[in-house]
Amino acid sequence: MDFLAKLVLSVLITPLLYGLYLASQVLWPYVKSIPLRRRLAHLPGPPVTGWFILGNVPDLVRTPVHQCMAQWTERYGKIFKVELPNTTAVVLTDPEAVAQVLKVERFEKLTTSYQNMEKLTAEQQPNILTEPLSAYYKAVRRAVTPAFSTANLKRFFPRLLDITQRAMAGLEAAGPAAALDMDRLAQRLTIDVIGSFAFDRDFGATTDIAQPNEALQVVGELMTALQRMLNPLNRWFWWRKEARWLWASRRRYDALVRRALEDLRARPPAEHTLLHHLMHLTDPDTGKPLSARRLRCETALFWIAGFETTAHAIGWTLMFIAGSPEVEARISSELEGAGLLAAPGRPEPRQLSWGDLGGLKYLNAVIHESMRLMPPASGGTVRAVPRDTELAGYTVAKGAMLWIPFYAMQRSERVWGPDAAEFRPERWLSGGGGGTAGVAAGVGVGAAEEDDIVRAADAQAARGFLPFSEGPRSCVGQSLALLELRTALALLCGRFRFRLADDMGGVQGAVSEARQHITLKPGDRGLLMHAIPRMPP
Ligand code: HEM
Repeated sequence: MDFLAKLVLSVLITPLLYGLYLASQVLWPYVKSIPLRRRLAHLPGPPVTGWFILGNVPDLVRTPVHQCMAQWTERYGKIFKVELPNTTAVVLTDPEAVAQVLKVERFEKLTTSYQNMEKLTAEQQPNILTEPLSAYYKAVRRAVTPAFSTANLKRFFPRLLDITQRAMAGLEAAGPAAALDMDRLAQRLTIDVIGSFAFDRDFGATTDIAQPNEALQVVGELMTALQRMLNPLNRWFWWRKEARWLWASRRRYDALVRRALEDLRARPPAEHTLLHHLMHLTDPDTGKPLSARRLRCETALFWIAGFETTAHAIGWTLMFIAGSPEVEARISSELEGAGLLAAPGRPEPRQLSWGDLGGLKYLNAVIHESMRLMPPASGGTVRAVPRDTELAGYTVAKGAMLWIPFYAMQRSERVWGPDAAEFRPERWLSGGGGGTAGVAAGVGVGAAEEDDIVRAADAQAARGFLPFSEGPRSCVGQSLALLELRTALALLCGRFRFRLADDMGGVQGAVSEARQHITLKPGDRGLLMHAIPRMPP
C-alpha cells in the first residue's frame, strides 16, 4: 500500500477508533455498575424518564442542581438514590446519619469525584482537598493548621482591616447611584486576603475596584473552567472552542501560581504566612521538603479553596441584609451600641477591634442564617461506602457513592421545621424559637476563638448545619473565612446602607438566579446593589 493510501485509511480509521473509545468510556462504566445498581434498587428515588444510560441527569440539567436536590430531599426523604451514567449515587441528608459518616466512621472521600479538580489545578496530583487520608495528607494538614490558629489570625487582623478599608474607599468613590456587583467586590477582597495571608504579597485587587486585576481574572476563569470540565464534551472533544478555552485558562492559572512561587523563592514569605508553613514541610514520602511540583499543587488548591467560597458567603449575606430593612436596623443598632456605626453629626466611629467580633451576636446570627440558606459549598461532599452500612434505616451497599448535599440538608423542612425557607436570624439566638437555642452558644463567640468555633460547629452539626463540613476532612480554612466574613460585614454595615438594585427582583429574584457552579454563585450579573454611605462626604 502506498503512502497516500495509508494516509487516507488512517484518516478514516482514526475517528472510528476514537468513536469506539468514547462509546466504551460511556458503556463500560454503566455495565460495570449494574450489580451495584441492583443492590441499591430498594432505595426510594426519582424515576428515570429519559434514556436509561443518562439516568436522572436530564432532571439535574433542567433544574439547577442545588434546587433539584432540595426538591427531591423533600419528596423522597432523608435517604434516596439518584441514577447517574456511571453509578447510582446515594443521597443522604439525615443529620444523625451524616454525622455517623463524616465524624464517627469517617468514610473516605470518593477520590474519582475530584478528578477534574486535580486535572485543572494539580497536574494530576492529589492535594490536601483530594488526597485520601494518607501520611502525605496528614502531614500537609498538620503543617498548615497553625496558620489558621487564633494567634496567627490575630496577627493577620490589622492587615485584614487595611484590605477591607481599601475596598470600602472604592465603594465610597463609586457613589450611591452606581449599582455595583457586591459579590465581585467581595471576590476582590478575598483575592487580596489570600495574597496577604498565604503569600505575604499585595495582589492589588482592592486598590482600584474599577480596574481589571490579573489575579482576580485568572483565578475566576479557573473556577469557570472547573465548571465547564463537568461537561464530558469538553473532556472528549478537545478541539472544541470551549475545551480549548478551558485548557488555556488552566495554563494561565499555572503560570500565575509558578510566578507567585518563584517570587517567594527570591524573597521568602514571613513566618506567619501559609506558604511559609508549606515551604517548611517535610514530605513523609521523600523525607525532603515538598517538591516544586507538590508545592505548586497545594498552592493552586488553597488559592481556589479560599476565593469564591468566602466571597459568595459575604455577597449572599449582604444580599439578605439589603433585602430586609428590619435585619439592617437590628445590625445598625448593634453596631451603634458598640460605637461602630457611622452617622451624620457624630464623631468618627472607633476602629473595629478583634475583641468586638465576638460581641456582635446578631450580626453573627445573620451570617449563620445566610450560610444556612446559601451555603457556598452547596454541593457538599462525596464519600465512598467502605462496607455494607446501615444508614437512615436502609442498608447501603459497599462501593456506593454517598452524596451529602449541604444546600438540600440545610433547607430541609424535616430538619429545620416549616419555616426552613425563611431567612430568620433569630433562630440562632437564645429564645429565638425553632429549637435551635442550643446552637446559640456558639454563635456569639469571638471571631476565631478556636475552641469555641469547634464547639459551635459540633452543636450545629447535630442540627444539620454543615457549611464547612465536619469531621477530619472539614474545612481547614474556616476560622479565616469566618474572620473575613465578620470583619468585612461589620465594617461595611457600619459605613454603608445597602439596597438591592431595582431590577434584581429583590432577594427572591437574586436567589432564583443562583447556580451551583462548583460553589453556589449568583447569576451572570452578580449581586447588584447600591452602597449608600451613612455619613455623606
Ligand atoms: C465561607 C468560606 C468557605 C466555605 C463555605 C468552605 C467550605 C469547605 C468545605 C465544605 C470543605 C469540605 C470539602 C469536601 O468535603 O470535599 C472545605 C475543605 C477545605 N477548605 Fe474550605 N471553605 C471556605 C473557605 C476556605 C478558606 C478561606 C480556605 C483557605 C484559605 C479553605 C481551604 C480549604 C481546604 C484546604 C480544604 C480541604 C481540607 C481537607 O480535606 O483536609 N476554605 N471547605
